[in-house]
Amino acid sequence: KEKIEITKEQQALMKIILDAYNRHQIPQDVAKKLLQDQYSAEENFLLLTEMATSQVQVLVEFTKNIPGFLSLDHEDQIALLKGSAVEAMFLRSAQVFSRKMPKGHTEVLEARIRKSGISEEFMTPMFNFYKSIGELHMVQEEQALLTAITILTPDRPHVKDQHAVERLQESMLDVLRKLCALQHPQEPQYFARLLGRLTELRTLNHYHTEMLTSWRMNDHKFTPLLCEIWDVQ
Ligand SMILES: O=C(NC1CCCCC1)[C@H](C1CCCCC1)n1c(-c2ccc(CO)cc2)nc2ccccc21
Repeated sequence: KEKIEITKEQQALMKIILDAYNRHQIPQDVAKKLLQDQYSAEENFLLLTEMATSQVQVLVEFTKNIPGFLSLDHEDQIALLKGSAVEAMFLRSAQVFSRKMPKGHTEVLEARIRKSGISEEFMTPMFNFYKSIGELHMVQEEQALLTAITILTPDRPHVKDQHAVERLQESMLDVLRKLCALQHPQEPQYFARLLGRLTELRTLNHYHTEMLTSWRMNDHKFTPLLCEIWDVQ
């Protein structure tokens, strides 16, 4: 049984990523709002654009704390943020959805999301993803590292120096692999399952623009930041 050991610098890296991840939480709690009241499709759409706008700002702050990120080519930094913003939003949404809640609250939250204005055809892939994330029972460190790994995906559109991004992502993957082995010793395939979620996340990327434009309302308004990041309007 080979001894898995997280080195001192890997521990420092994990602490930086976790602190950044916790420091940059979403200000209001969208789940609490959704559990409180039933909103119209228009109000839900507005809530989504507000939450997503603040999440992008939070994502930028988190990303700036990823060691090495600010040393990347500046245009590549933008390409990585733009390329991962939707996936980071769904990853965060999944974490919000699968958070431990009082009995019956998750069912109410799911019902509210199902009636929020999103077209029916996207419900299955979206909730399948949320539930598969929930089944992993990730610890905070794993969630933070998985978000950093998603951002540091070398093959995003317009990334010039893919090797520089690969090197950063690899060091995150190595820490996550060791962490999974230590946190889930009975589940040797746990790390592979985690990475499998990133593949599922990419499929949600393709649905996203259509989910927005098919939201049951006319005249979908977006913030300037979302127009930049989401390729809409
Ligand atoms: O606000 C939200 N998500 C935010 C985003 C930023 C990071 C925190 C979560 C929205 C809700 C907005 C209001 C109508 C109900 C969905 N949401 C979605 C979601 C996100 C995007 C789309 C289309 O692209 C469809 C659904 N999944 C959720 C799972 C749990 C709790 C909220 C969730």
